[in-house]
Amino acid sequence: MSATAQEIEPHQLFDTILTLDFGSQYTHLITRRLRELNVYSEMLPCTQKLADLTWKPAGVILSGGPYSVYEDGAPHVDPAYFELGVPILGICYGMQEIAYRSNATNVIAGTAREYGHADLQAKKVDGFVDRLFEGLEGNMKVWMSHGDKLAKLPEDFHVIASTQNSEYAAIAHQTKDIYCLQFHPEVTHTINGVQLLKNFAVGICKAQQNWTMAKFVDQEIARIRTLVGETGQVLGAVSGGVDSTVAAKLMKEAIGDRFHAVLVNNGVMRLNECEQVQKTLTEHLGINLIVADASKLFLDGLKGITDPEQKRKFIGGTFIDVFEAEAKKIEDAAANSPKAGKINFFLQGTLYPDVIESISFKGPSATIKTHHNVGGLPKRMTEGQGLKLIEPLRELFKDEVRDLGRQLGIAHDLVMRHPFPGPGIAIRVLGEVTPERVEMARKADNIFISMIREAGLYDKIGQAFAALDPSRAVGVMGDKRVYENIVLLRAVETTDFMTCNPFPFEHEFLVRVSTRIVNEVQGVCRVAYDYTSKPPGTIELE
Ligand SMILES: Nc1ncnc2c1ncn2[C@@H]1O[C@H](COP(=O)(O)OP(=O)(O)OP(=O)(O)O)[C@@H](O)[C@H]1O
Ligand SMILES: O=c1[nH]c(=O)c2[nH+]cn([C@@H]3O[C@H](COP(=O)(O)O)[C@@H](O)[C@H]3O)c2[nH]1
Ligand SMILES: NC(=O)CC[C@H](N)C(=O)O
Ligand SMILES: [Mg+2]
Repeated sequence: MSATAQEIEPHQLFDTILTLDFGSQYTHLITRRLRELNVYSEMLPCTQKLADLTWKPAGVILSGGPYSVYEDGAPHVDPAYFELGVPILGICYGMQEIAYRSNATNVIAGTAREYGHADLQAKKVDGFVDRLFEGLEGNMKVWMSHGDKLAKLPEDFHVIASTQNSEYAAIAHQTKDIYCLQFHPEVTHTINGVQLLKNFAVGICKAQQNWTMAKFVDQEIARIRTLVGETGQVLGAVSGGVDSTVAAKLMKEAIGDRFHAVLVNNGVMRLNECEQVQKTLTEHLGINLIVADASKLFLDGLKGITDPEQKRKFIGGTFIDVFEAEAKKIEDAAANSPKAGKINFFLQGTLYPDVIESISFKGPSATIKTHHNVGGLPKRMTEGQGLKLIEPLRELFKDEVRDLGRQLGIAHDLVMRHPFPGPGIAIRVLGEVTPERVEMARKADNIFISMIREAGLYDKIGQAFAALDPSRAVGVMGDKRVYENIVLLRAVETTDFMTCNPFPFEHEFLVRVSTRIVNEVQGVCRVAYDYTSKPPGTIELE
């Protein structure tokens, strides 16, 4: 089969609920909640024209958004969706959009903003609770976030729930499958919000709850085989992190040893990491991992760089140089053998949050930091050499990737690994990176993480590490004055890495970690714990 063969995508195989994003902070949660119900869902910008959609959704959800439907420049949905014959659910802005389409005078600015909890009462219409509220009769706590409101009930709609402040908290069309909610069922503050989404997706849209990782594996392996063809070769950047390990395992299952996994030793990896990752991937996953030792190249190049963004850019660029050189080496080594051939694909572990970020109606957010990503699209690789990208995880959230890893038989420890950034310890040494500083951060990190593991806390923490602040402090050790570096410990609780809270260690535990680090890591005389949440902090220090 040729590499241009038609790709089959999840929305062609699973009943899919399409969420059109009007810029709400919560839109991605709608997608998440549906997937948690095993209903496949995708999110597209609200500007998506139905005519350009290559698949038919089982239902459409219009999300909330920061605009007012009646203001100039406010986004509006393509009216064609209302002729598609599938159920539609409008949430907050989405509700107001549906009412506004019916009559522009239906939506007005409210006199009071309504933000927070409200008590909702579902109403019986003709003695029946509407299908959207099936099983949710009676009172229900919901979460509101709006300033505009419906001035009157749109024609042919009836009220199916209200609150003290919002007479039209939920409305439904009398004859068509069109439903509207003024509150947000996707946030956890709305008790039973998930049941409402289930009633819509499963009860009303009749979507099958068959989105499982087991199905995804078979389907994705078939898709990769079709895409790569019978002779295609794939190069994969594999760090030993969850995403690239899962992607690599999937690739290995799909095309065997036509997949070449490369780990770059950039000189700023954790203690014994390269050896361990190589051993684990070879022994447990049968993946033949090439370790490209470029530590000198990276450490030499980092000399004199103090600016965090400069570090990230240098590392990102150097990663690409090393991958290009490795691809060439693999091709040359196989020349004149039965395995000879060009490497024509590049594997990347892009996740759905990255995709959402780039397609969101709001557009990409402000650059806080340049993620090194090997996927920061190496244009010379993907265009110059004609390498085609393969991103098997691009529809998945991190916890789905972990689930997929389990399905593929990847060991618990690998699946649950905390993320480790591509620029590694280089962005965990504040200011200039020197081999001595890397060594101190590395040793301190190893002590911290192993003590976390021994205490049984590893899986409770989203991410933890030790960083080095080379501005020095005075101390007294063995009756002698010392003037040495400071170690900063960071551990956070997070589900999506977009926000986080400091992990609440017990005081005694931190004291023990501190004592061991000062005793065992030469050059360090102080240890501090970082209590900053995100925002305003970020997880990494640079
Ligand atoms: N040292 C490395 N050698 C090879 N590839 C790397 C290295 N570091 C990062 N990468 C590549 O960069 C990608 C992005 O890194 P990222 O840390 O986001 O993902 P990951 O390492 O696979 O998983 P995790 O987020 O759990 O650490 C990886 O998927 C991998 O393709
Ligand atoms: O592969 C990566 N390359 C990078 O350049 C990079 N910078 C941050 N991170 C990881 O992203 C998550 C959020 O980090 P921040 O709060 O520091 O932005 C955390 O999990 C960070 O470890 C990176 N991962
Ligand atoms: N959360 C929302 O969708 C808000 C919609 C609209 N901007 C309002 O304030 O009413
Ligand atoms: Mg990583």
